[in-house]
Amino acid sequence: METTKLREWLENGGAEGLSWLQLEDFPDTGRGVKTLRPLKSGDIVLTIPGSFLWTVDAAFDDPILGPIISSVKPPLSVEDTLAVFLLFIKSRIERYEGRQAHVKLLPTSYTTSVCFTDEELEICSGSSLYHITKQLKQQIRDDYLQLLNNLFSKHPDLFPLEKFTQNDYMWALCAIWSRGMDFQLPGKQFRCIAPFADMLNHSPDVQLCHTYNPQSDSLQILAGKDYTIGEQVFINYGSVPNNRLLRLYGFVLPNNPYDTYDLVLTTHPLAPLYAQKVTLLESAGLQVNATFPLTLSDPLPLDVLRYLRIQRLSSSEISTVEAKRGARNIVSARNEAEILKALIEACESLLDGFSVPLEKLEANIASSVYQKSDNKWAAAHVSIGEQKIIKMTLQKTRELLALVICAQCGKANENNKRCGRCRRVEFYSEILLELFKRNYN
Ligand SMILES: C[S@@+](CC[C@H](N)C(=O)[O-])C[C@H]1O[C@@H](n2cnc3c(N)ncnc32)[C@H](O)[C@@H]1O
Repeated sequence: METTKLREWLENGGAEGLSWLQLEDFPDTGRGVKTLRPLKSGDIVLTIPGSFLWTVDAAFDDPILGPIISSVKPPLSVEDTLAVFLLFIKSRIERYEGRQAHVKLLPTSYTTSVCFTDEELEICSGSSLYHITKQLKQQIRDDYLQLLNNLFSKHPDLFPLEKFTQNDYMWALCAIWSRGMDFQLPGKQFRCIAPFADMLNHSPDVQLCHTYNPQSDSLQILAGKDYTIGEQVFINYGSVPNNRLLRLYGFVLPNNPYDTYDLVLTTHPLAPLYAQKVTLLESAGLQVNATFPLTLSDPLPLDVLRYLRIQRLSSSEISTVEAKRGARNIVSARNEAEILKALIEACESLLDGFSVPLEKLEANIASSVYQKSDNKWAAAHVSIGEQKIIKMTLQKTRELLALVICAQCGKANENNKRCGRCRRVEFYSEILLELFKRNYN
């Protein structure tokens, strides 16, 4: 019923491609779109004219809502404008039939991490998702209160409070996070939700295939691969790690190759030689408060080592670091041993911070303690992804440390061959030396 209304509204306004597409429930992804004709990669599958998109401009152009939201001080954020727009249309009794048909087709509940119970979220305690979700929940409470004070309570006729509760606001945010598309055009950047195109699920196996065409002011979906009749059509939401997938979209992909752990490094302003170190960091292209994505393919990025080398320079070493090269190579064995030991300690403490260790999570998944597709299962996959990366970082750091300290007496070694202190042990095997060259040149 609502699907027919939505189709008619879109087709009457110039949308193309809908007659070959059908909404259907699929076992792994839930509701999605299937094609009723074969498609070749690159074919135009769907065209939605710009006037149908949910955008900030459309909200401001609305004759009833526009004048009210444009007078709010401080101005609403993009997300809040879209959230208010969605809830406003949802609450209307008359007019807006087309947009209302779309809103009625939106999911009534979400599985994004802010919707998790404390018990579900606890499964991934220690992960970056856990901390961000806790912050987000607080942010949602704060932002809702601000909307209540600055907008909803001032216009109760337009925003009846029973339809603009904190839960309604969270529902709207989840709709925007999980269905919004971002486009960057010359001189213009915008976020939109595109009716019907927002029914397309994600597959990492198709090319990026959603675009906005500024000439025709329309959103287009192209086929990201060849399809046969009856297949589900996908778009690609991007190279998104599981912690982000669960936060924004409410699902995870097991063994996601894009998983990351964001390592945050900072230096205290009271640290010795702080000003000189900040200058060196900046000339090395690094910020003093920096986030480094650790990934499965690069668990120990060179920039992490560069940052730490500069952070731990002694007063006699600081003049030896060339600003331009920015500590690309070892500064001294002492410095190197110190940064690697610090990183090992940091990784060990990060791993200790996960409430459920990797092995236990894997066992719980294997024995179906966490059922596929429930929130605990998804949280477990996020935690597993992050813990695997940190373990790889730890392993790699330990291997590097073995190259700079003497296995016999533990002293940092300057000549790579024989320990300067005990003079007895030749401790670099050929394999380690090879690894050393690969990582340090
Ligand atoms: C843009 S909407 C797609 C349509 C959505 N399935 C619906 O019924 O409205 C994005 C949402 O679809 C679901 N989804 C998309 N791709 C998925 C996938 N590969 N696996 C599981 N769920 C997926 C998630 O719930 C996500 O938040």
